Amino acid sequence: MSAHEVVIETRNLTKVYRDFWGRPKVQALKALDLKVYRGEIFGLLGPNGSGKTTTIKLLLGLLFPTEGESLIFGEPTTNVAKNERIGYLPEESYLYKFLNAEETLEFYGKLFKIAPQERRRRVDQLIERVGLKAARKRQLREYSKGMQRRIGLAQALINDPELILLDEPTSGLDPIGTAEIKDTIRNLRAEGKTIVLSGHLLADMQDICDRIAILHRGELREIGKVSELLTVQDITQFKIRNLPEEGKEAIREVLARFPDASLEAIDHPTTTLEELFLRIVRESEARPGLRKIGEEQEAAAQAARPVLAGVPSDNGGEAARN
Ligand SMILES: Nc1ncnc2c1ncn2[C@@H]1O[C@H](COP(=O)(O)OP(=O)(O)OP(=O)(O)O)[C@@H](O)[C@H]1O
Repeated sequence: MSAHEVVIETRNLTKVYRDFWGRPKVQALKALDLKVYRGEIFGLLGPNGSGKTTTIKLLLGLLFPTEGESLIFGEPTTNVAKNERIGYLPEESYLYKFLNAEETLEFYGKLFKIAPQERRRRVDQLIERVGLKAARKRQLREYSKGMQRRIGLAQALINDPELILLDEPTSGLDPIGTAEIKDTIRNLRAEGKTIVLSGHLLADMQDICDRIAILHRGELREIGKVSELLTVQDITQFKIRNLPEEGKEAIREVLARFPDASLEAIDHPTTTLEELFLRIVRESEARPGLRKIGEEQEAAAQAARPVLAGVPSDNGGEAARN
């Protein structure tokens, strides 16, 4: 198996949904040409209704194309035998509400004719992997949205697939659940699997995808490596620790020698809200109780105190610290 082995290929893939009388109603996908390679995480991005789910369903052979073709493992997608090597998490999982997690995975394991001993091993491993150990005996009707997403993912992995198609895998998940699912997806890539996922949460897609395709109204508008697509080529950024004021002045003097160069900003890097949120929640889980105020925040609170002096607070002046 070569790293550049093509796992998915679509050529001029087109889908027109028709109405009850067979008249064209919606052109959901227009002449899509793309290739997905073994071992990559490939993201299908686009606003609502841009054709992501339609593409995934065409790849699975659940829909027939109006024009063009798609191949998976070199076979036409209409050949259902290839589905044994594919895992699929639909946008909404239709699982049996009266089965618990264990029974659900057992059921799907039997559908794939996995031998009993191996089946039990996979069920245990997957329940652990998606973080449902404590809820393994609870019926799915009691599951929250996020838990349903997790069991859906476990079900998609029961046949140990080489290619995994995930339609909005993080929808309904909180930031912790999202981070866990993203880790699971990265681990699957490390095991050599190919993953195609759809979504419109840009920060999540940016985090995990190696390459993305952006669809809009059924048309491919952009495709490429995330790292390349997000690099702003005409901006050069320096990150310098402990630069004194004179240093900044010296940089400005050097820049003055290049009339075409304009200084856009001298500032401090930012983190994302997601990173901040995850760090705070994880720190709080590791050290339950009152969050210890950081030194800088303490200093900021001290500095703010004269301004707050005279403002009555209902806890004896502690308000500024919390
Ligand atoms: N069965 C259907 N019959 C008619 N039109 C459909 C059908 N399924 C999807 N469409 C239309 O095809 C277009 C693409 O839909 P699709 O579900 O592929 O988009 P999507 O990118 O997955 O959207 P979302 O982000 O909302 O899940 C939309 O205009 C949608 O209304």
